[in-house]
Amino acid sequence: MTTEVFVDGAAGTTGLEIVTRLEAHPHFTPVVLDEARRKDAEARREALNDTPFAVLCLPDDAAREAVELVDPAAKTRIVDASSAHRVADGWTYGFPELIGRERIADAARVSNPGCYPTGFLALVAPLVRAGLLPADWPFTVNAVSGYSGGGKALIERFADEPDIAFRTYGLNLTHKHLPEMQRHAGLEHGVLFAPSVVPAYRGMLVEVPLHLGAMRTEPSADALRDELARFYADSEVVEVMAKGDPGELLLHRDAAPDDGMRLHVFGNEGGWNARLVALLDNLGKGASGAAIQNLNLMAGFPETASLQLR
Ligand SMILES: NC(=O)C1=CN([C@@H]2O[C@H](COP(=O)(O)OP(=O)(O)OC[C@H]3O[C@@H](n4cnc5c(N)ncnc54)[C@H](OP(=O)(O)O)[C@@H]3O)[C@@H](O)[C@H]2O)C=CC1
Ligand SMILES: CC(=O)N[C@@H](CCC(=O)OP(=O)(O)O)C(=O)O
Repeated sequence: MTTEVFVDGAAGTTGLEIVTRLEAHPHFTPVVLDEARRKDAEARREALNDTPFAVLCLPDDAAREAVELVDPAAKTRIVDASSAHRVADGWTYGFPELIGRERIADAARVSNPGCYPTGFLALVAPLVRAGLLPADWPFTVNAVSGYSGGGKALIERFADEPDIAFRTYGLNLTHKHLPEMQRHAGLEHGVLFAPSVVPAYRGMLVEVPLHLGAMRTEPSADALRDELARFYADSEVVEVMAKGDPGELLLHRDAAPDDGMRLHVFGNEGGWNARLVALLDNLGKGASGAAIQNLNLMAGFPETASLQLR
């Protein structure tokens, strides 16, 4: 017998990828509403209350509405892929490597991390915790995403405007991911976030450039890499790459789905500068893969069951 998971928003970009992973899962079965009923509040209420697990792959307002549709007496456990509950009381932040697998296993409400914050937090949170990076440092995050990161609307736009070669945005310096990055990295100040999009469907590069020599902690790039390697030693999902200069890091236009994440630390000769870089799939560890990893932990299944790891 398998365990049912209601996928609310299954026709969307993240929802479709979650359904694919659940269909291939040995212990879960996806429950999906047909086209005529997928936005019908009563049909959704029924599914949300009658299945042991639900994943919300919806815009923030619809995700909040879905939570309200759940009867407080119902036993449904929820993973929310939206940004509605990432710094909300009563929700567990669904980043098992940072928060602890036991806390996810015990949680009734899990908020999946955002795609960009997944890269940023993977790099910075363990190093702040270890005291190697100061919590009051003014961090900058430069990031590049595939256009599926903007869901159906951005996918359509990149299809309609094939001449777009690069798009930077967030130019008003307010982005929905800022509170999440600050809170879960334990920072005293908000980060300066510069996101952008390239004409690749999926994939993401998140970079944190650092002036190590200007920090009172004066960490070396090697010390940062060693700490990350120690921190993720037991992870099958996050890999810390060995010291070395690959010359370049690439995103590919037609990359295959990937639920893993690779972390790099590059440092210059004098030790003053470092570039921390996370490579991930916005639809993998950045969304759908993370949702499956959390569901696995919540249901007591092997953490990486049905994940697409290279
Ligand atoms: N794309 C990504 O890389 C990532 C996305 N996320 C998050 O996942 C969530 C979904 O994003 P994404 O899949 O990209 O977005 P999409 O726009 O591709 O999909 C959203 C889906 O939700 C449906 N929907 C909207 N309102 C309702 C409603 N009231 N009831 C039922 N269904 C509804 C939409 O319907 P319709 O098809 O009719 O528009 C659509 O199918 C967002 O909150 C986003 O922040 C998180 C991490 C990464
Ligand atoms: C390229 C692009 O538009 N990306 C989205 C972030 C992805 C998203 O909407 O989802 P999460 O917040 O759940 O990660 C944005 O910048 O708003």
